[in-house]
Amino acid sequence: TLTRECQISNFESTLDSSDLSVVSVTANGQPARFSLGPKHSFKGTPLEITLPFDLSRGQHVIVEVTYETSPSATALQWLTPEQTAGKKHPYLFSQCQAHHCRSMIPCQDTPSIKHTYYAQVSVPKDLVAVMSAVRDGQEVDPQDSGRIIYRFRQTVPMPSYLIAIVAGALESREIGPRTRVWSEKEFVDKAAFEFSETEAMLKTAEELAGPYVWGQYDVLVLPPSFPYGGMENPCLTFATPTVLVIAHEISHSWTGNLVTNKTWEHFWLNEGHTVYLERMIGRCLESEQFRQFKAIGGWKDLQDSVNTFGANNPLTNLVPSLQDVSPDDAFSSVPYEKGFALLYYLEEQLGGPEVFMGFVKSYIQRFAYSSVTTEEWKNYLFAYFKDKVDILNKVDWNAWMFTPGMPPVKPQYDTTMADACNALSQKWLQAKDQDLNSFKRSDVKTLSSHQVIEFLSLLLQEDPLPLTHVKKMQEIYDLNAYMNAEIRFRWLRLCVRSRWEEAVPLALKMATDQGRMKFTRPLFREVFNFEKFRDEALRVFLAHRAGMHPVTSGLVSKDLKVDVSNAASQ
Ligand SMILES: CC/C=C\C/C=C\C[C@@H](O)/C=C/C=C/C=C\[C@@H](O)CCCC(=O)O
Ligand SMILES: [Zn+2]
Repeated sequence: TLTRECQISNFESTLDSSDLSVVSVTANGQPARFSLGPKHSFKGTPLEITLPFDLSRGQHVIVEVTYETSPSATALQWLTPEQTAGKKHPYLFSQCQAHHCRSMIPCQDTPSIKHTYYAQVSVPKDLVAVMSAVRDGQEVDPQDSGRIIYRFRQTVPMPSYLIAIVAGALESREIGPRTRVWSEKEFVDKAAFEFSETEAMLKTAEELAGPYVWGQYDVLVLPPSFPYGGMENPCLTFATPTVLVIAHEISHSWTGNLVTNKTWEHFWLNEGHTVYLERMIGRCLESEQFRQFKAIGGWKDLQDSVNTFGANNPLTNLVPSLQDVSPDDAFSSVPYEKGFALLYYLEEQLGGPEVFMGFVKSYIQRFAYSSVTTEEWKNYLFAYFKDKVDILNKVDWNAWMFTPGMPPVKPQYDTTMADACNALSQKWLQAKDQDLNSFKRSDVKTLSSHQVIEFLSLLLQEDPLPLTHVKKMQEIYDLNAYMNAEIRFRWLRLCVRSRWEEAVPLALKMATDQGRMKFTRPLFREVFNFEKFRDEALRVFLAHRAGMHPVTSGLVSKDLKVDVSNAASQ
């Protein structure tokens, strides 16, 4: 049972729901009539509640809904003990963005509405529950001494997509004055080491963007089936084991969580500003050259998404129409990297990083605790730069925001850190078979892991390398031995594209050992496009589907054109 306090302007109220079994509804303790409307393909079912009394303007009502979630709730993945590191206890985690909260809680599931929350979660005593809120104590469940109740308080208004819950055999370590890392005990020390820079990043972000208002900043490392690299749940960032840096999630504490896109069509406001802030943190903690290098990589990720969707696909607009499109189907690097490219372009036009960061900080202060549209953002930009309106009027806003494909302007980024990657990739692209002995192990050993990623990304933008070349690359560089997920993912894609049969099982293993969609979807697609192994890609997917996250399995099904009628037989 979850109790929510909400404002209702009439004696009827409609909440979003998806696959919920509603048992009863009360209003101020009195039974209320309710009905479930027609089911939409991805929006779920409206829960219509009629209050048993008339309301006066401004009156508050406590509505209590008693319900059960479905085993197939799209927000939730229920892991068996065998699917965990410890193998002894089950594990539950949620992922609500964009519109899945309604499968966990009946609510106004839109980023345009913000609320606080208080929750009490009862779990078996071997498990620990955590939520996207500040922990507010625990006690033995008075109704069952084999269970513990954990309490949580979120006092900062936030949208429904940021409600998050995990229950599992969790442990934690303190790594800073406001930070603990949480995970199964098998990973907790590694996580504490990997995220040891969190406080330094938080302080840098505060200097750039203003005070951190959420109190605690904990990090939870999830099992590998979590579908995203990270999720910016307030007070408790979720991260997959494949993520090493959380500057992006930290930045969301301001852009996304404090200033929120009003609808998912304005998602670039969340992600473009977050990538901008993330790279400003990189600039402060590393260098301006590092920021420029990351921007070069981001441009390639954008090109990759535009290629995947097609350059005329309206979903590659910075501000797309999502009428009848599920946000999960629309998701790509576009809002992240076209959004960043626009902000960087404006930075260049308007006076450089310090000047433009001044605008971003002011935008955050102006719109904190609210939800915004692109038009509101643009109006504020024009107001802030009122002395530079002539420059802003020269920006091709229509091309940037409402036209598919790559942006109208390609920023000229500093190539100092990328030069070595460009040179090495060109050498491989131009090499004839007789040149292959000129490559040496030191070619990559002298590159940072960021540069190896960039080197492989450059090769992935070109026609496939001859099979002789990738085999030689493995012989000299031994890229099969790299466990950095960003490197391994690009390397295995490159091998499969060059039709190296031995890489197929490695690619499918990576696609199923972890479930981050950024890796799993392209790896499955790559093998599926290798005609000889199409059936193998399907076979492996079908064999693993039941244990995958529901959103991941749904999207891979679409990618591999698996008949949905098969889905029922999993
Ligand atoms: C243009 C509108 C597109 C999408 C609307 C919003 C949300 C899409 C939904 O599918 C959820 C996205 C959740 C993302 C969570 C974290 C990401 O920042 C991770 C990025 C990918 C990765 O690194 O794994
Ligand atoms: Zn993000």
